[in-house]
Amino acid sequence: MSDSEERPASDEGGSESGRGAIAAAADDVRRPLLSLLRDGGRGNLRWVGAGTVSSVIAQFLSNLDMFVVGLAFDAMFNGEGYDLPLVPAGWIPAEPTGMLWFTAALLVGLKLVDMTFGIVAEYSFFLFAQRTLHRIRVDAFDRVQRLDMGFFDTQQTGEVMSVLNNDVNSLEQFLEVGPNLGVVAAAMFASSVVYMALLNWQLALVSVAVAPLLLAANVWFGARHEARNDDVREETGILNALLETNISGIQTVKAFGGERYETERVTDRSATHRTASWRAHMVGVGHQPALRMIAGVAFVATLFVGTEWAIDSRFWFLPGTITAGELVPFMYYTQQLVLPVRFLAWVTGLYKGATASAKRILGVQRIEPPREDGRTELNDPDGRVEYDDASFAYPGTDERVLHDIDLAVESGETVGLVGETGAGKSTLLKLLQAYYDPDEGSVRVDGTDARDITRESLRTSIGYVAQDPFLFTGTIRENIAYSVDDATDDAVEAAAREAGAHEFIASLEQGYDAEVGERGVMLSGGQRQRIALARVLLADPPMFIFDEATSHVDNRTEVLIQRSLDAVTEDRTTFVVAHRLSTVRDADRIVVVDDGAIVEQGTHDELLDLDGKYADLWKVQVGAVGT
Ligand SMILES: Nc1ncnc2c1ncn2[C@@H]1O[C@H](COP(=O)(O)OP(=O)(O)OP(=O)(O)O)[C@@H](O)[C@H]1O
Repeated sequence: MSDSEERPASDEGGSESGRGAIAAAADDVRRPLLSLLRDGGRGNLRWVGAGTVSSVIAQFLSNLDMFVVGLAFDAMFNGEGYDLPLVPAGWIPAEPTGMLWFTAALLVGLKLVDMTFGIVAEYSFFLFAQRTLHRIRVDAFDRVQRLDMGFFDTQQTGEVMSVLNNDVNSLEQFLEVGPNLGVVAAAMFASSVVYMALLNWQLALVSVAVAPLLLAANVWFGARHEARNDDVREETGILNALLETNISGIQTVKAFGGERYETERVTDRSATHRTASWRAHMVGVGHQPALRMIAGVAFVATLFVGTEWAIDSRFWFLPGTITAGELVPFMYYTQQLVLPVRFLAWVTGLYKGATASAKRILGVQRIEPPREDGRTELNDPDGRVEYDDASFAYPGTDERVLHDIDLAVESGETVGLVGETGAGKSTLLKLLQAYYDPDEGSVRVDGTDARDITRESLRTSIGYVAQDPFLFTGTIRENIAYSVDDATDDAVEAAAREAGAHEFIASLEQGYDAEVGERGVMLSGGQRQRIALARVLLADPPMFIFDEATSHVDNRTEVLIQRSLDAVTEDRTTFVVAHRLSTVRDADRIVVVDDGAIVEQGTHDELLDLDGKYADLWKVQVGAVGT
């Protein structure tokens, strides 16, 4: 294939646009993060309280050391009084060496207490984060699982996965760091200001004058960084979607010799991503130095004013004096003002990401709530099925794919459904399993409308095998025993024999304990179908749906499977969809579906005699006529 040739564009922006749809469902929530945390954090908010109090105490204690050092210096070198709040005067030695020992012991004591509160703060915030996340993750997953099939028709599963995975992770990043760091930043800033004011409030005003500048610079850089980061995120989404579609479609890429073309596409996209990242990084490069520069100016100003003041015992209009012991901690606290602002920038970034993620998680919770479940339990039904004038169009479409379906199936009957591709056979059976409700008319099981039956009891009453069945990661045994607790090995093997699967399973090195899928044995389409068949046979439901369930199996094996299935399905209502007409030839009744309507029904012989649609299909298959 030439590189210039047109190829259909992959859904490059798919994930982004899907996220938009999910986020749109929570558009009216004003504070999504708060709303999510209020619900998810129920019962654990006290840990935020404990964490906040501990963190504030830890920061005030941590910053107290320079305050004490300043007082000690003045007492030891300048002969000033060594008065410490809350410490009885009698405890403090009068001579310098004693003061030094006392100060050292006091600082060690302070650090120990500070450390203890720091640990309590970390523990409390972490506990809150993990418990809350656990609840949010499980809750979001549970809601997604319960959504109607209509939701999964319109949303790509990748998009839902992205919410459950990426968005929950971004929430985790924020929760693990954000609240604690936010409190640390605020307490660090407040304690520096308080200690400076206690030392000399006038000079404190000089140092703190820089704070609005620091904040303004932070906001300016933050806003520019955010805008450019948005570009990076968008580019990352596009690049990931491209990589994902290419790798999952690798066989098609190779079949068309498209490797070079795909690499070129990824190269272009990756270059755009690199440019966006570079632009975002360049803002970041200036951010920290700018903050340090502003703090540096404040540092020099404080040094200048303070030192002049100490030398002249007055500065400009400021009366009184300042000692070296006061000035040194001052310089330290002035430097300390930068750190909280940097922390704040970090927390703000995480907060913004988490807010967008919270919106999408709430979106998943709110989008298209599932239809109300029925209330009638279906207990071991006889299996009478009636379609009564049922018509149906898929949600979000206008086109009816089923029209006025009337069909009455007796208990124990085996019905073959045939018809051209897209005729509506699978859709007809989806109504029976209540994945969708008919727009008009009804589907009844044992006389009860499928809408009124609890979905769980309805679906567990029907053993369903699809054309391309899904096997879970795990062993073959686990897959066969999926819906049966405590299935014995003998029962698993018996089901596998009935499904014609035992022979090939036994030939595997690890037999029933062989792992399926990426980490284990690779199975052919027919082998997967037989395992899926064994899975429903073991579940032993009162009704069956086989939707092209043996289409990948060779003719000889199908005949063998058919024989054992005949015995199993003899007394159970069974629907068999098949393109290979020999599969349904012996059915009690064959129903021919064409363009969403039932056009013929009867036994194989009756339909051949009718010489209509079925007879045409049959002739084509036995080679009596060309297509
Ligand atoms: N989820 C969906 N959303 C919208 N339309 C759908 C959906 N699934 C199927 N259809 C449409 O409904 C019609 C009937 O599809 P259905 O799968 O029931 O046909 P079928 O007879 O089982 O075909 P096949 O033999 O190829 O499996 C088709 O036109 C199909 O495009």
